[in-house]
Amino acid sequence: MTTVTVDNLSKRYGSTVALDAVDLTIGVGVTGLLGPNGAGKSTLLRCLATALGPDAGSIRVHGFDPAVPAQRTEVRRRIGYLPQNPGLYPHFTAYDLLDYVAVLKEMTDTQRRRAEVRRVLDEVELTDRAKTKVRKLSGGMRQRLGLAQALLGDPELVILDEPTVGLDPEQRMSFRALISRIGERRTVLLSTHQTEDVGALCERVVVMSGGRVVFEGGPKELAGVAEGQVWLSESPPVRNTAYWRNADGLYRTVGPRPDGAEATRPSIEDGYLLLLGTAVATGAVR
Ligand SMILES: Nc1ncnc2c1ncn2[C@@H]1O[C@H](COP(=O)(O)OP(=O)(O)OP(=O)(O)O)[C@@H](O)[C@H]1O
Repeated sequence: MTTVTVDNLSKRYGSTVALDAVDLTIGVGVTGLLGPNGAGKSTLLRCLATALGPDAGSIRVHGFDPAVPAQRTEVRRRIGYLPQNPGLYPHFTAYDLLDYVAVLKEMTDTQRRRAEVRRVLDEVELTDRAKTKVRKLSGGMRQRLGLAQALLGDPELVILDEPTVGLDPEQRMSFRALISRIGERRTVLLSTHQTEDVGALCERVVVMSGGRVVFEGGPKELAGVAEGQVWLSESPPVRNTAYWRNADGLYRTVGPRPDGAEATRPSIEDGYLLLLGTAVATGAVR
């Protein structure tokens, strides 16, 4: 089922084109948004979260149009948003912070609000930290608290801007498990620089570059972009400029076949890097 439809969306900051006629449809499950710095990911997520108005084009969330003031509230009720730097108040306890956000989200019935705060604390496994001040939480716990505030009100669309940044491998794994659970019945749109996150979590992936969508498909399809272009050889390739020695002592390279090299299975990262290189080389994006 389609949850979000983006049509011809454009946004400039002065002379910088951040979004250049973006078309996109997103449905239930976890969709990863990949792209280099400045690709326009955060701008797209901010527009979807109704925190920023586009210059042109349209957005529909469950059929509601955020450009229409009366429908914007309907959109906001259906959205949970974790921005890149959520700025959680350091002197609040985890519980008080969530209670405060719940008030901002118009949960006026005290009993129901308290129950909802307890529910999201439980969902992100922070119940035992309810009375801990934000400044005393670890980075991973803070990210989970950020996620908890996005889940208040059980939104159908959850927008997460680089949620795994700064997490150690263990924290990242537990965060992934959490996001995967959340995506079982909701639409989750997650921007990331980590191709591993996409491989581990996402049913669909969207790649942006220079304000445009340059790929939409499954993670396997993204890896497939590099099919027949990833090689292993026993000696350093002569023609290929970028290569590295892997754990087996073989030289891995992407691009033309080095002499004597054997083809190997491409990763999502190979596909992603080749796609970006091709998009820039062919002038499809800036
Ligand atoms: N408030 C702003 N004022 C001016 N320019 C901005 C503003 N926000 C973003 N930009 C510019 O718009 C372009 C897209 O930025 P955006 O933050 O959306 O990209 P991104 O893909 O999220 O990058 P990153 O991965 O670094 O967060 C960049 O060139 C950026 O410098």
